[in-house]
Amino acid sequence: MTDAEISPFAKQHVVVLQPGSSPAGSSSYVDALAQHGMQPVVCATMEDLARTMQAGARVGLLMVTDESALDELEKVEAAVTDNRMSWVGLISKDLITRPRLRQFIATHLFNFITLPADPEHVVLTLRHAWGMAFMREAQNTGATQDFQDSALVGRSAEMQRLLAQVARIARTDTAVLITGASGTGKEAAARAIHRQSPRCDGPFVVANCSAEAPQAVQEELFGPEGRIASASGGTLYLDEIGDLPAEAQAGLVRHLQSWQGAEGDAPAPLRLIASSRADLAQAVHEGRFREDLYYRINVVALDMPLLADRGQDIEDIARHYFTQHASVHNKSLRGFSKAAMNAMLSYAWPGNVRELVNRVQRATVMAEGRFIQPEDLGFERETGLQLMSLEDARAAAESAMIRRALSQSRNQISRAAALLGVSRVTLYRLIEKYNIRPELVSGPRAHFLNSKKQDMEMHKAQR
Ligand SMILES: Nc1ncnc2c1ncn2[C@@H]1O[C@H](COP(=O)(O)OP(=O)(O)OP(=O)(O)O)[C@@H](O)[C@H]1O
Repeated sequence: MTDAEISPFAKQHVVVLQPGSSPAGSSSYVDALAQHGMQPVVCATMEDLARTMQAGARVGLLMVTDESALDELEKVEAAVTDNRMSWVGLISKDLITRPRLRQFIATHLFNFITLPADPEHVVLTLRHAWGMAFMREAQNTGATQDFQDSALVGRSAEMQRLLAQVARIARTDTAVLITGASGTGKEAAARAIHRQSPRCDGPFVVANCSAEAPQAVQEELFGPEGRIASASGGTLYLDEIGDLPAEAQAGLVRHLQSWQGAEGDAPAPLRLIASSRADLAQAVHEGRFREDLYYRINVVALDMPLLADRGQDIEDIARHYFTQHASVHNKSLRGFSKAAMNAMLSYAWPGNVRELVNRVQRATVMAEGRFIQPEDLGFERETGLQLMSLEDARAAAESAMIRRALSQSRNQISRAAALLGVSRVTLYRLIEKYNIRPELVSGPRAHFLNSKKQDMEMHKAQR
């Protein structure tokens, strides 16, 4: 983002607020700011302040010069919690020891200077505050743009590849199968495809295939007011299609056939996107899922990567949801502490993006200081440094590394074993020891099962 993209108003202007006193009291500092090329905007009331902030102001000078200002603190508190502003306090030396004021300073101010103050020092601090507001704005704007384009935030190579695939798929009208572990963003990807497709003005309808009673599924899907009827002109998202009861599988095949066999190449009434956590090829192999349906829905496949394998995305997604939730729940929050960010980066995220979103949301409600701490996110303080026996520490590290290698090699045992510097047989033994379930690691489970079978046979033959 360039300077020009921040409101020109914000660039030079400094809001000056002196609660409890007449605005004239701030005149000597107001003159000093003007002499240094800044444009002070003195706000006599909270309404003035709200209007000035609305116009794009990003930096404020808050003058607390006498007792009467302390009586106004509550009102000021309500007014200064806009996350986009950085405030510098000019505080009377006599008042600085007051606990209520100290708490206010710690929570809401970028910095403070005690009176009497050197005007040059004040100007320099305001320039720093402006720089900080600019950084925050640049960061938030970047994340928001990504969100508006696709609802999928993340700058990792995996996410960029996925976004390119989404854009390509959106231009076609083919069926799509999205696979991946729980909470990785399958539905978010389906919505992004819909939003970027020519059907974007039509409805996006979600149907959950894992309902208990087969009859209920039949009605919910195929009834006159069922999901298929209501998705007409738009996109139907079949969540967990692997759970679709046999009868409904047959019904869906009939619908797909009738659309594809329609006279005069009429376009299908809707686009179908299905998702599955389980490996559908395996379900076909075991006779639990119809092969003809599998081929009809799997025209294009998208595989969602695990969150733990995309460190950069953890940071982007966390900041993105922080911006959304903090502006509603806790406007004085400034961001994540370093310890909180480190805790997030070293966590395994079994619930993927959904878990991250939930933890950030909860932290913005729970946090009391200006920065989110590990415990606000539900992590122990100093994650990774908790005291445990060396044996447990070794086991935790080994198991985490094996998961990562399996995920990176997409469950190809020989590649994972090479990455870890162990033999394949040792790797199988460790997988069993730590009870690692390959379906919870991204990548086709079939790879794992096939190579395990082959390897075990070879191993037996060698003995
Ligand atoms: N890359 C992303 N950027 C921003 N938000 C994301 C991203 N991926 C997922 N989310 C959010 O995470 C939450 C879970 O995503 P979603 O429901 O799409 O996952 P899913 O794979 O369909 O989950 P499940 O398998 O449990 O149905 C949603 O709030 C979604 O908006």
